[in-house]
Amino acid sequence: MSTELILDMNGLSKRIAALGEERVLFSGVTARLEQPAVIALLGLSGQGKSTLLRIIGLLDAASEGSIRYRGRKPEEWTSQEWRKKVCYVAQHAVMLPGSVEDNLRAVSILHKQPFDRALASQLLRDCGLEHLDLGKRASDLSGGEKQRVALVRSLLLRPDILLLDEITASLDLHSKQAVERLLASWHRQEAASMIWVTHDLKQARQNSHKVWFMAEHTLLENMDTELFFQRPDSEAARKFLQIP
Ligand SMILES: Nc1ncnc2c1ncn2[C@@H]1O[C@H](COP(=O)(O)OP(=O)(O)OP(=O)(O)O)[C@@H](O)[C@H]1O
Repeated sequence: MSTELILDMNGLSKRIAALGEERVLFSGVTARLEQPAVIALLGLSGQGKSTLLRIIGLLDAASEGSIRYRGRKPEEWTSQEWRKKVCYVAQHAVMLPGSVEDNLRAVSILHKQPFDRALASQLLRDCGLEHLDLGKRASDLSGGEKQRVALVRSLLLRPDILLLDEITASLDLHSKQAVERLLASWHRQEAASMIWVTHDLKQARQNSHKVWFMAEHTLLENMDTELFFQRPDSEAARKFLQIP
């Protein structure tokens, strides 16, 4: 399969203020994303995985370093264009006022593209929300329903890169598997790439081609998924995977 470089990160760092002092959350994060690929972004809590995703999605700013999507820096895009193509899906989905359908339509309105109702219904069915009434108030949905509606809302944009931040964290097993199947077929059909933060190692192993592992305040490992799970390079990764 031919691949194409779509995202290029060079020397990204993030400094944060903690207890009145500045500290480095991570630095020297350099990696490239070839399309189409699914990356599992792994690491212990607090390593900055969500922050890195948010930087890639232009929802947070790096302290240093550069990032390019299709060879162009953020300044060479409007942020709306970038966010349409490189789309962040949060763990705690934010619903807009109004119905489920209003929420799904919102992206079409924002990006001035027709609303594909048939696709929206299909995607909702595929992620286990076949029972959901599109007229239901979005604020009345459960956490897991909101997560999936937010995912569908992002898929309707047909982004090149999906930044998935623990999006199955509040789902039961059945719904989680439905979402995994949906994303696998979406990846195949749309050639969409994904950077997927998860604490579910089985999910990461089954659904990704590569692992980016964050530890020691940087992107410590970047390798094929099976190799990472069998023979990671670093002591930190062996400890993380509980490999003796
Ligand atoms: N702008 C900021 N200012 C202050 N602290 C921040 C900022 N951004 C992130 N942090 C802190 O940095 C740490 C890492 O956050 P982040 O959510 O990115 O880590 P994570 O690896 O995704 O963790 P988890 O796996 O628990 O979700 C957290 O303690 C968070 O509060």
